Amino acid sequence: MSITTSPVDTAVLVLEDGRRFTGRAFGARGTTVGEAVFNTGMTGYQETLTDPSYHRQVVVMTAPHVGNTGWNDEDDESGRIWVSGFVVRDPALRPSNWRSSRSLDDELAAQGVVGISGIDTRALTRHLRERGAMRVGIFSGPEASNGEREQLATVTGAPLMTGAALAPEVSTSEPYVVAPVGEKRFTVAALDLGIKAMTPALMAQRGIEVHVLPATATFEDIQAIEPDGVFFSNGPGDPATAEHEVGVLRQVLDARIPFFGICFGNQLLGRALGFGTYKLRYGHRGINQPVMDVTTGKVEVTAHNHGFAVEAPLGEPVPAPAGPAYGKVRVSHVCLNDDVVEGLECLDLPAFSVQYHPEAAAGPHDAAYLFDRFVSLLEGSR
Ligand SMILES: NC(=O)CC[C@H](N)C(=O)O
Repeated sequence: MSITTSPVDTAVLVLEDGRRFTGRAFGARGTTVGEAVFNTGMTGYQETLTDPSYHRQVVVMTAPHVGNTGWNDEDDESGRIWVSGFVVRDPALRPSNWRSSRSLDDELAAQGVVGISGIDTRALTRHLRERGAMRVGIFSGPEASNGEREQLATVTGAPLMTGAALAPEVSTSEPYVVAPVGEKRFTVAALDLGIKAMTPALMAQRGIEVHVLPATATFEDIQAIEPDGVFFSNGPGDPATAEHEVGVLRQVLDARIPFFGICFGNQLLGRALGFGTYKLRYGHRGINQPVMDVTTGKVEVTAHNHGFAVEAPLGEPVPAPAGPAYGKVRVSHVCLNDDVVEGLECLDLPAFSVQYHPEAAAGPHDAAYLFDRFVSLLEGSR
């Protein structure tokens, strides 16, 4: 990505199928490429932008007004913005919020993130919904006037999300510990595949000392912590590539250590149990997705950010395809929009996971009970 400070204000968005949108430069000027995905959240753009699971994705916001509450020093989910580009219709001209310390536009520019504003995000979203997620480029500054053929070649030269192993690119390089709030009750080893700050924070609130480990950690590294439980986080990329992590998770399951996984962590539990994963046509991204908890029959409104999903049968529990050592498994949560698998529960092992985000900081918080379910699992295995 090259950045300049040219005053030229036109920007163009080019999809890999050749469709083009012309708008205004937003954030940094230059060229960026990624996978075009849309997010239907009306709030929470700061948490979205700093969620490492969006690494290599250009996020299109369907809500027309973005940036109204500016940027603050408290809501980041990680140390930086991860999206490779940001697409909005009508950015706030002047942010207004008591916690805001700068504008979204300024923060994108400061972090070198190329965006585009002033385009018909509804038309773009409908296009992505019909044709599926695809590669996209944003060109602004002097590069906005590069030849159309050259721009399209830049987009089609970008790597695909299918087959991308991205967790090691976003993971912490060194382990660190998040201290429990109040009395320590449990120790958990959390594999950072792109972890969001809110996840260890919610565990710490429940008396858990969270040892966050790099994605490259081995089962021996986990054992060295003598954890009461193991957690695998959310993260970017294609779960089909995560051989190392799936191998480690099988060792965790074989040792019958309680396990909880979120999003990428759910896909890896699926794989460890022998199920496949597949790419959704355009994914689920937003904070208003209805999910049914099959165990209780309750419907919760939840935050999602996933482009892949686990391929497992809904309904009655089935033997884990990975073999009898893993016992029976059932799909514990289902998305009511499209019947996509949103959670897995092992009936013979202390392990469960969800495809969505009980830690969602921008809300909703309907699914926060899942952290208590993890605590019950930790208590039960004592
Ligand atoms: N938020 C996540 O963990 C996303 C998982 C995976 N990268 C997907 O897109 O499905």
